Amino acid sequence: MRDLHISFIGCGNMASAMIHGIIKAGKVAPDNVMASNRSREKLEAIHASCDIRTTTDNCEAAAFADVLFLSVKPQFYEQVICEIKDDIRPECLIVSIAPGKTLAWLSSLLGTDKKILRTMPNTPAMVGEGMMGICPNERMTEDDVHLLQDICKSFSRTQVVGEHLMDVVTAVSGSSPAYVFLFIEAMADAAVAGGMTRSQAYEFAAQSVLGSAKMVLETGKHPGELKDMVCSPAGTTIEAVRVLEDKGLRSAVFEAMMACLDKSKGM
Ligand SMILES: NC(=O)C1=CN([C@@H]2O[C@H](COP(=O)(O)OP(=O)(O)OC[C@H]3O[C@@H](n4cnc5c(N)ncnc54)[C@H](OP(=O)(O)O)[C@@H]3O)[C@@H](O)[C@H]2O)C=CC1
Ligand SMILES: O=C(O)[C@@H]1CCC=N1
Repeated sequence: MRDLHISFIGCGNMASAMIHGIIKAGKVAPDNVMASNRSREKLEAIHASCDIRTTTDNCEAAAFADVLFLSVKPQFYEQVICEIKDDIRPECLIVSIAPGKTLAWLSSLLGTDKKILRTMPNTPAMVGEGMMGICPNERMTEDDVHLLQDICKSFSRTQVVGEHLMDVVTAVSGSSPAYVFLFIEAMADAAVAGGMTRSQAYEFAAQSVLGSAKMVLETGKHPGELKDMVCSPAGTTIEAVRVLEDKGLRSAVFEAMMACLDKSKGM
């Protein structure tokens, strides 16, 4: 267990997923974690589940932190940074989780002397299966990056990427759980149409997505090869694949991700 103070400014979906992971993994004691939030309700919930410190004073959370996660929506970043910047400790590792906020933009507000990590997590962090792209500024040392990776390992895989790829990370992992949930929901709707109950349909659809994702990660085989292994000659699967190709599934995913990437760049 590390003797390190970790703060979160904004205690919504992403912060609460990360806090649960950190506490569950025993990375630091609950007393070493502080969350601040505009309203009290979410603070009461996180205090009840994780027993961490809470406050509605963002400056108190900033002053407490060796590692500071900025976990408000992007449109509140500037206001929050201006509010807390004089309370941030000089050696604090500041973690941005917002799309589109570049290291140059962050350090122009926080100060060029500050250690800043631009990241993009995703909500599967809630079940310890997140994927996170991370990009340190030049003030962060290798040890700082390893420390952050060790903390984030409690809820996510991490990979250091060049900043030019951070908007791609938003499209391929930050936002992509939403596309996958749509896909699962659509499969479940069809399964219900075929006679399954809702709960049965979600279990069959979601476990199939989970298992398929694991096959990609663990076999190292090309997704096309894995797809071919399911398609028997003159069988059932190739009929479904034919319809998906005809309806433009690949192109829809491609176009959706390019729209997501463009939006992230513009933020
Ligand atoms: N959700 C996702 O899938 C992902 C989100 N992100 C990024 O993570 C960040 C947080 O997103 P998410 O957790 O989904 O958003 P939420 O809306 O769930 O959480 C944001 C929290 O910030 C609080 N807040 C707003 N303004 C202030 C303020 N001035 N001071 C203190 N707290 C404030 C809100 O309080 P209140 O309760 O009063 O509304 C809310 O609880 C965003 O930048 C988002 O882009 C990144 C990757 C994935
Ligand atoms: O939709 C959004 O803007 C955020 C960033 C990635 C996921 N959710």
